[in-house]
Amino acid sequence: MVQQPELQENSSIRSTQRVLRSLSTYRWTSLGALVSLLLLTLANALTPQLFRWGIDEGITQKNLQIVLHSAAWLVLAAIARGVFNFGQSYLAEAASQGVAYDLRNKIFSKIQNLSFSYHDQAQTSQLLTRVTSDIEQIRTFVGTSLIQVVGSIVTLVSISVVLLVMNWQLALITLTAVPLEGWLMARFITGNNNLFRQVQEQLSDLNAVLQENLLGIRVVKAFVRESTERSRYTSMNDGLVRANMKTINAIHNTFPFLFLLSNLVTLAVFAYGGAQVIGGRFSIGELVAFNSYLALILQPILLIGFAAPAIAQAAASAERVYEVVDAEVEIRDRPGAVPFTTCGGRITFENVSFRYPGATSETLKQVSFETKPNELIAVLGMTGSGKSTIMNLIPRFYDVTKGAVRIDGRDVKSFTLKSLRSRIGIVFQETTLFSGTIRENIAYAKPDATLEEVIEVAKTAQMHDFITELPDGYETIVGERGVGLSGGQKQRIAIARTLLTDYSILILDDSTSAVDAKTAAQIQTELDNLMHHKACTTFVVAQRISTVKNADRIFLMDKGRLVAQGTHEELMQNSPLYGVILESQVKQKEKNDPQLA
Ligand SMILES: Nc1ncnc2c1ncn2[C@@H]1O[C@H](COP(=O)(O)OP(=O)(O)OP(=O)(O)O)[C@@H](O)[C@H]1O
Repeated sequence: MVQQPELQENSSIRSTQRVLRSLSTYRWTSLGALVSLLLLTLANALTPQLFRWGIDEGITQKNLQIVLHSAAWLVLAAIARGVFNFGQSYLAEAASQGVAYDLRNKIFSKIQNLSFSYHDQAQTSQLLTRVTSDIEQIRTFVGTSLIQVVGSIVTLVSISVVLLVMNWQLALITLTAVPLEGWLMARFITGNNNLFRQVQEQLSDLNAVLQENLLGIRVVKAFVRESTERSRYTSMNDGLVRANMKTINAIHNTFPFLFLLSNLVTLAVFAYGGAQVIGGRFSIGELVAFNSYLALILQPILLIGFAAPAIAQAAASAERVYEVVDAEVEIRDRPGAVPFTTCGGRITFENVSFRYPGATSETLKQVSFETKPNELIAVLGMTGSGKSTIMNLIPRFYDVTKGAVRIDGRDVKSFTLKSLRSRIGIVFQETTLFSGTIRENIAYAKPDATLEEVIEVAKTAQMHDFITELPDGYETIVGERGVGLSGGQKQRIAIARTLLTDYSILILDDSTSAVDAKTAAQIQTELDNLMHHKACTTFVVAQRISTVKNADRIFLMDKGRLVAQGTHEELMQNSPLYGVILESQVKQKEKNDPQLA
């Protein structure tokens, strides 16, 4: 949704204020940076006065002792400036690192808590940019730009006072440049605010293309789309360069005027001040000191100018980061939620209808059923008929739109999410493994599992023999997303991983689709034994009728409705749709293996 510019600006300001408030966690470090900054300004302000003293009382009066004294004090002032400068930047950096660290942890833990529906709609690359480059922008703002702006304001005020005390006429000449410079800078900032936001968005879009490409690189190669992908990336890259060039142009349209103004002021001070020195109303030492102050007083406006784009970018970044931090977690514990401890095996769907967030039609329509203890339920149906969606509602990956899902009579919404999900073992349709060893992947949900426990579940998943034949056995490293393993091997590791959990309800969502029929049948036999003494209810979503024949009951789904249920034999007699599916699968089998016919 596109925000109104004023609303966007307000929200950027509010987000920046939140960043500033988050500094309170590092109040002592921030205070240390501020004190160092004030001491640095003081040392800066004293230095020209030491020059004045050395010139007027030393050089002009030919007093070597004062020259040497002033030189010694100048050395001390230089050391002090070095120390306070270091202190100020070190402490500001430390505070900024702290703020970035907290934000990174906050956004990461929020991403862990956000519901499936959020992740369905959010682009992974957008989230990645927020965690990396947006937080880095905020860190630069806190560590550099903020201290630059505060330092500039302190310097501007204190040096103005010193100049007015030294020579009010020259001071007025100098200070007329300050509002002019301020106006130029303000025009620059307000005129280019959107531009800085654009740069950040372009970078995000570029990352999105890169991320998508990395995930789908095999498909790109298989379809020989490298050059199309290259042009897509190049055109986004061009967009980023164009946006960046626009900011550089904006800088070049403003900054030469600022430098010209500074030079004009220096010339005016030289001319008018020189005349005053000749007239005996101003000493040479004072003119030199005044000239040194000019650099100090004109610099802050430039520094604010340089900090401004970074501040505008950081404001846009802060807004984007807080957007995720504040995102609503749709599925969470209800007040008074109780832990899910024992399972009697009665899972009830009561007139359940479900529509995916943002979808126009219902995926499930009035689905009702109840399981009995220790039942093995197979869910069958055409692709897209809503089988996985039914499974997603039991662990509350999504909440029903209408009706209720109950376990032993209690609405699943009345259980704490953590307890509910940790007692439901689920093997997803799509297998995701993590980079690490096979053992670590199997023990993902139970890292302290013994090797014997890992071997036991690997045997059930018909994976043990394969693993032991690998040179490193269970310690074999699998790449990102399980690279190095076949689809069926990955699925079997995923089954083993789930079997190691403390499940009461087991859901296998088409989890043997990539495994050959013989091995799938072996897994099924092993699971049948296991299910009856560990799981209170088991759901097996499957495409092949051969895998579901032994189920206690088969649920047949069609276009979001539960159209029939019963045993294999019952469905063969009563359900025309079941007959059609069975017939098509038998025909397929005969085609593939004519000898079986
Ligand atoms: N996250 C989602 N957001 C929006 N719509 C979705 C989402 N997931 C699934 N759908 C839609 O819901 C319908 C049912 O999907 P579901 O995955 O439950 O079907 P399925 O029976 O398990 O299919 P398959 O056998 O192909 O896995 C489909 O039309 C699908 O497009």
